[in-house]
Amino acid sequence: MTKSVPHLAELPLERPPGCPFDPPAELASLRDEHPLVRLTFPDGHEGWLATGYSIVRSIVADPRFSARQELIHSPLPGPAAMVTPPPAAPGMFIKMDDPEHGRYRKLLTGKFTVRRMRLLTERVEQVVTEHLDAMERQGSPADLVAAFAQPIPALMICELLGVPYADHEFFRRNVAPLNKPDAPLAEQEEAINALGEYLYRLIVAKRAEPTDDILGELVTTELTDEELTSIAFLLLGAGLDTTANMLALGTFALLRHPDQLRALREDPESLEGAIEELLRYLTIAHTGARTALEDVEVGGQLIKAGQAVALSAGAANRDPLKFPEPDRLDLRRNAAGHAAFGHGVHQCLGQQLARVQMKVAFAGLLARFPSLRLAVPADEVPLRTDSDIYGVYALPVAWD
Ligand code: HEM
Repeated sequence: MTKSVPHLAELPLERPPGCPFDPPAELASLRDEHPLVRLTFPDGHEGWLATGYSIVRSIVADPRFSARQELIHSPLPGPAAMVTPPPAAPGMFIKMDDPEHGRYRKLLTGKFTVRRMRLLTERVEQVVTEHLDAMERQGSPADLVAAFAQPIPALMICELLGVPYADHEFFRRNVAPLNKPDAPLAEQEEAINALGEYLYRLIVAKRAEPTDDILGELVTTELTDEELTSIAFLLLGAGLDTTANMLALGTFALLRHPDQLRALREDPESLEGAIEELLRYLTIAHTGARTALEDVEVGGQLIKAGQAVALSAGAANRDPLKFPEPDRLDLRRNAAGHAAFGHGVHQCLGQQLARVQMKVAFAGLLARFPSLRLAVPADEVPLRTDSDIYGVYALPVAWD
């Protein structure tokens, strides 16, 4: 039954030169021949790497695989594998299995529904307009990350949760090392402690005086201060860096595909579908992991109890068995079913929030600056190759 498959000594992370939007070429060639291969993890653990769309999806949908923090071996190099949740907190529900995970998720699902997020549209429009106004006032050229992509999702998640936006520099500084697998462990721990303490104090204050926001609503539930600190930590961390990178990397991709951009400008109604295709094509949360709780046969291979599987969502979203001509950005294709928000019980809780923000932000940006272009050669755009959320650190843009 188990046929012999390649064994990688490390996870390929290097993207093809000159193709900042493509996953590492080695992943693509592996996927087409061997969608599940052996992989030695940076901590020496002998596990697996899944790159095929249907295998990645089946593993994350299978309760015989665990997302539990203490079982996970990180496929990414550096200390990120060892990062623990805030002190005294019970851990984050993204790293828990059901039924424990489901208990937290149930308390939050109603706060992130399509309906609730659509109600936010007007406020997102206001925030986007203010940032476009400021960008225009400051004049061309500008860094789209600092002026637009980064602050808009930060402001929105702060308002939703009820976290003072005035402190956003503090969050940004402390969330940054947590997404960088290579950041020194001491720096990561310091950031976790600082954020944990800050959020714990905020929760205690909200309990004394409840506010009209998500954390303010949650203090009235059965959740303890420690549980709420963990939830706030996860939501803030997930809300700050993800949509921001989709906005910046998405704009970069559009500017590098002028025909696609032109067609999108001519048909603004196609924006919703275009965003799904950008999510698929760019897959900024590129690699996750799960651990087998028992022996499981997958794709003709036996994954043994205790073995971890690295999951390349980036490779899965370029699987030709699911998406014809997968390496082509085609804003008109039906990209539904992509794995950019994950799949199964941990599928992204914030996806509707992210979609509303992307829709309003891309629409506003394209309408405001019809002549938007890169202000530097494409190969000078600094890429987030050292982060587990891919994107760009800056995007210098110009307009007339
Ligand atoms: C374009 C932007 C985003 C992308 C690409 C993204 C991607 C993902 C992915 C791939 C997962 C699944 C992780 C796994 O299975 O291990 C996930 C989970 C999650 N995301 Fe997002 N995300 C985005 C925006 C957001 C935002 C704005 C929030 C803010 C609320 C958020 C909150 C969460 C939470 C709480 C989970 C854990 C869900 C659970 O474990 O049940 N995400 N996200």
